Amino acid sequence: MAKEMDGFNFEQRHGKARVRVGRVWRSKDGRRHSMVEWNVNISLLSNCTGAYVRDDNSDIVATDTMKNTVYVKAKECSEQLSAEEFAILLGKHFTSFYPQVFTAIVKVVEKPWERVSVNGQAHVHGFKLASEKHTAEAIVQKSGILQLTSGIEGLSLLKTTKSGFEGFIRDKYTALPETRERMLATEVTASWRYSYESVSSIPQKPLYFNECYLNVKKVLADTFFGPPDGGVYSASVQSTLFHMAKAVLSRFMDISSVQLKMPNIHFLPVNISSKDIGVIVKFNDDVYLPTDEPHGSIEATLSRFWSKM
Ligand SMILES: O=c1[nH]c(=O)c2[nH]c(=O)[nH]c2[nH]1
Repeated sequence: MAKEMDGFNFEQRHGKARVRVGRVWRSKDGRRHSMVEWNVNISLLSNCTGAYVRDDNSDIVATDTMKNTVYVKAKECSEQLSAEEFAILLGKHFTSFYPQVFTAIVKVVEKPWERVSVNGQAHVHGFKLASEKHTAEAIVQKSGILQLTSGIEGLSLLKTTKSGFEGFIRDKYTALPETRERMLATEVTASWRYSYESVSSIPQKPLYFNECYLNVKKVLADTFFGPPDGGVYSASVQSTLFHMAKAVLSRFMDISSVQLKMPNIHFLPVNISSKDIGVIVKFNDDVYLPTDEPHGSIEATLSRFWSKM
């Protein structure tokens, strides 16, 4: 909230960034363990302008206290919970415990530790790191109003065919040939807003948001690839992105909008020829030069009409 100060507009917030916490839960007999590793970012909107303009820190929640709160709350959670639930729990704490705090923005990034299988059997306490991360952000108001967003960071997807790009603008600077046969590779960053509008209206089913996360990830990947036996043709990254976003909104009625960022990560055709021998390597949709940069940058947000995102 902007405040008028000495004839200026003033906005401030403070918080603690990158608080890392690991939490292990043990079954009653102690044998089966579950675990999470979270990176928590807290930002509080509060009435503490005195600290900025009058050297008065009496309304400041110390960022060190915020950090400690993450560990205390993690300890107090006796059952495994989702990143979303932990973000909401922290947001509720900061907005209800401190009269000065009117909004808490809590972001949690979960490292993808997955239970390992040994000889086809789920291990009781062994985990390995996968690649894409689960993100959650809760914006909690003192009144209990909630904005809840979840996401995926770093979901790398690639298909070796059924992708093309034709019919785009051609001008004197255009060198790219049209094609109906190319590699399509991307690293999806997704975020989706849930329609729950208050902390009291979120589903109470244990680990509900973890289930949603896995389901959304599956719908995104399945739509990108198409059926296993033949895939689906992609006319552009833009078209595939739109189909992926639409599939999410059609399947999950408690999601009101979805944002997808899908860089077009290029695999360049390799052709080599020499003056003496002539053609050494002729590209036949087989040998590529993988690249990181530059990459196409394609992003869009799809929302229901009544969405508040
Ligand atoms: O799917 C694509 N979308 C683009 O906008 C674009 N631009 C480009 O050079 N190649 C591609 N591919």
